Amino acid sequence: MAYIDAKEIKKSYKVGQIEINALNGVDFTINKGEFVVILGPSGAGKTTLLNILGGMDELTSGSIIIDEVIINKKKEKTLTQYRREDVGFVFQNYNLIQNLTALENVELATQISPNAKRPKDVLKIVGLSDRMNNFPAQLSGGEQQRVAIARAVAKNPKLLLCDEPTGALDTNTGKTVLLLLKQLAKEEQMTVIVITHNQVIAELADRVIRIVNGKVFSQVTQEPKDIKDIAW
Ligand SMILES: Nc1ncnc2c1ncn2[C@@H]1O[C@H](COP(=O)(O)OP(=O)(O)OP(=O)(O)O)[C@@H](O)[C@H]1O
Repeated sequence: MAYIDAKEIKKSYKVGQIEINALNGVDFTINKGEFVVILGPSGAGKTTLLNILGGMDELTSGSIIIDEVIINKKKEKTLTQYRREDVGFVFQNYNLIQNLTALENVELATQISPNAKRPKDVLKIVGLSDRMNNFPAQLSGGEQQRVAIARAVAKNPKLLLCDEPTGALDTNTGKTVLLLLKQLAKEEQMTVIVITHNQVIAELADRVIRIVNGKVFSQVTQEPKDIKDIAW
C-alpha cells in the first residue's frame, strides 16, 4: 500500500461570484522514504496541494490517505496534532525567528512535539554544530535554510514538505540544501516532498509529479541523477 494516496482531490476557492478551481481532480501515490518533486508552473496549484498535505487547508472533494489515515476526514483536534507531530515544513524564506539563536529556533519547534529529536543532534546532522549560538542575521542564506531544515526535522516528522526550498539560494548553496534533503529521505526514511517550478531539481527525485492547471499532467518514478551532474 502506498504511503500517500491522493484520489480525485479537488479544491476550489470562491472569490466573490467567481469559483477558482485550484485543484481539479488530482491523483497520485507516494511511497515511504521517497524524495518527491512536485513540479509545475506558477498558478498550477502546487502550494494549494502542499497546504492540503500539511493539514492546513481542507479539500472540496476527494480523499488523501497518509500512513493509512484519511487526513481529510480528521477532526480539528487531530488535525492540529497531525500538523504538530507528523509534518515538518520548510519554506523559501526560512522563516526563522530573528532574535533567537539557531539552537533556540530549533528548540522552540521541539517543545510542542512529543517525539522530538535532540536539537543539538539535528544541528549536527545539518552541519551547523559550530554555528548553533549564532543569530539568523549572522548566518548565510544556505546556513539559515539548514537551520530551518533542522527545525523541521527535529520534530521527527513522517513527512517533510518543502516549498521552493532553494528559491532564494544560488545554485551551489541550493545543491547543498537539496543533498541534505535527499540524505534525510534516505537515512531517516522520511518522505520528502519538494515543490518547485525548477525542472532541473526534478532530475534528483525518485518520483516527479507534474501539475498543470490543477491536474496531474504526468507522474513518473525514475533513477535520480547525481547532484554533481545537475546545474541551473
Ligand atoms: N486562498 C485563495 N483564494 C483564492 N484563490 C486562491 C487561493 N489560493 C490559491 N488560489 C488560486 O488557486 C490557483 C493555484 O494557486 P497556487 O498558489 O496553489 O499555485 P502555485 O502552483 O503554488 O503557484 P506559484 O508557483 O506561483 O506559487 C491560482 O489561480 C491561485 O490564484
